[in-house]
Amino acid sequence: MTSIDDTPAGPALSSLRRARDRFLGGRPPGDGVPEDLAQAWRRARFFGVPRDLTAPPRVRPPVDPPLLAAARPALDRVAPTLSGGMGLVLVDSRCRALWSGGGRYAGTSADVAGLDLSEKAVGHNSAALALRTGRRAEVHGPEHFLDLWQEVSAVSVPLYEPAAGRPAGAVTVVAPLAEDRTAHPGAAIAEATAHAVETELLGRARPPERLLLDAYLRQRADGAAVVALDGSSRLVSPEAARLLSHETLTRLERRATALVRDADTGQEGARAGAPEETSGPEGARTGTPAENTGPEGPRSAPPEESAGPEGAHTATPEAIAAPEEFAVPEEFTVPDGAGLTVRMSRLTHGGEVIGAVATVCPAARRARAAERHDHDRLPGLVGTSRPWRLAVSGATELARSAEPLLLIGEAGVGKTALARALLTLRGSAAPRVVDAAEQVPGEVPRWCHALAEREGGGPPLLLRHAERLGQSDVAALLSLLERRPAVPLVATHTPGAPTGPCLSRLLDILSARSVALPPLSERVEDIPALLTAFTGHPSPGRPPLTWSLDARRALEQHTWPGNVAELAHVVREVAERRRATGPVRREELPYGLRVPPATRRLSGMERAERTAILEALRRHGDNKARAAESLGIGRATLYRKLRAYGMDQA
Ligand SMILES: Nc1ncnc2c1ncn2[C@@H]1O[C@H](COP(=O)(O)OP(=O)(O)OP(=O)(O)O)[C@@H](O)[C@H]1O
Repeated sequence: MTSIDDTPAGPALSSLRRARDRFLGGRPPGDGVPEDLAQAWRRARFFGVPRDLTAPPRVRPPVDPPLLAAARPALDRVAPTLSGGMGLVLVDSRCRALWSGGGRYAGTSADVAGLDLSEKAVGHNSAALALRTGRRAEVHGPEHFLDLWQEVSAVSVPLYEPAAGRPAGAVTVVAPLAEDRTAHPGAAIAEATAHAVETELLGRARPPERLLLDAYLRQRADGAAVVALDGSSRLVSPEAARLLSHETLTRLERRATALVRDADTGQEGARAGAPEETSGPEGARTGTPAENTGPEGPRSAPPEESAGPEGAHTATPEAIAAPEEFAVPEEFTVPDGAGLTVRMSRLTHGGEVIGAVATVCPAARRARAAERHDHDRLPGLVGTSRPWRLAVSGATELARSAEPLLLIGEAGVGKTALARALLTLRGSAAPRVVDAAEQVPGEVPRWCHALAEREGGGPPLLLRHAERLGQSDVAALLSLLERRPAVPLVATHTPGAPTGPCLSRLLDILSARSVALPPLSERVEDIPALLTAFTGHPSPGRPPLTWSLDARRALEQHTWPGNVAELAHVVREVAERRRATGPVRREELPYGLRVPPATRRLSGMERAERTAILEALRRHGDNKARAAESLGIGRATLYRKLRAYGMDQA
């Protein structure tokens, strides 16, 4: 949850209504619309959300979600106290509705369970926004994309898992729309409910055995043949027992033991051998603990069929030192198993590996998965998280035709890198790269002119930082697109700055072929692979960098305002500075990264102050005197504040 007190300021509802009508009528929404909102509408259009949905689409609801069990007491307590038609809704981290109660604006739980409230399904809404930004979010009437929600205001507060600090879902209070667009009347209720739910989640943080059982049951609910193991317990579904030999099960168990043990110690343990070729009829299995506590068997190189990305399964030294890479499931063939494969994923809790879950897939499914995987991979790019794969596959699909493409995202998310990779994949000549931020007079119009004159052939144009284009540049691009709508142009755009009418028009034209890239904070599971990519080529004479579990955890907890570019910078800085050997320790990270998250609840003001201090320390290379000076406070005050926020130990 969050306690940011940002009363929505913005255009009047009547002008937003007109802007929305213009936008839905195919025209630019106009000047007064905040860029974030215009972007959200464009994304909804890009996702093909029909504005006139009568209800959000339904997806399969999770079976007995632990979040709902934890939230239920608080929700049941709060819902009957709501007045003025207000309603309460709970969504999970994928924005699936789990529960609803209260007034007419919420509907009943039976109606809403499984409704998909993600942006892709229903466009802009407060729950999706809160989950995306990790902060309290309000969305009022016409800001919604759907006609359905034009008369409601909603405020959502994200919920965080107590141990891992990841988003677990969001609590939303829905109310009738107030024409004067004041702060949402349910904001305090949403905050208080979220606080109660998080407290309950903390109280329920369960022992690893329970988590293993939950993971097993979840997979079984999806109909999989599944084995869950943690080195001392083994849960085998009847389907898996039919398909796998005793020997295969034992080898899977060894692997799980190795994952838990290596992650526990954070040591540079060699990888355990992947399950090896086994065959023979598969007898019934029981859930006995395996004979697996002895030393590891001989460690073999992983099988060629490993489907891990970025060479994660080749036995390079840094790969060996990074068990976190197994966020990507390992995949093994079961020889003589009629083409069966086993996919094994680590089960983590609070950043710790507590076991592994293996599912058995038929060969055909595996082939499809491999095909999909290829589609998601691009030369030189790392990432297998769902948000990254979705963005990459969307962009790859669009890049099949040599028409303009717009890549949108925060600074440093990898827009330029993706643009280059897509052009390579397309077989284009190396692009002309023009950076609007460099503001070289006449450069953009010159290239536009060259492209307009050239029918086919020649290099494409990679235009970076479209948000920095001057008026004459935009005019040149608009006229180019008018003359050659299918011109080979890839542009990158970082939303945030106000956009004038001309640029808005350009972005509107390109928005039909645009893809939004996720910030790094939404794909922290890619950090281990990115670390490997960035440290894979150390300077001559130096061993490759490896990272202790504690350091990796600190990196995963950071908010990464500068995204992948910031991560690359941190890796470079650590590599240049360090004299020590062995895995990089948390204490070697820049100050802003190594401080643990706040241990007590901070007010909005305190949180802002803490962030400002961290940012100042980061900017000044951890030099406290310079950081204090840049903040306009004395050194003693800075030390006092560091103590007050529990940051003095870092
Ligand atoms: N998925 C990725 N795999 C490997 N490296 C990446 C990935 N994404 C980004 N990078 C690296 O991170 C750095 C920043 O990426 P890039 O310049 O593409 O970001 P950007 O979104 O275009 O940034 P900006 O908005 O500041 O122009 C580059 O060094 C790039 O090679």
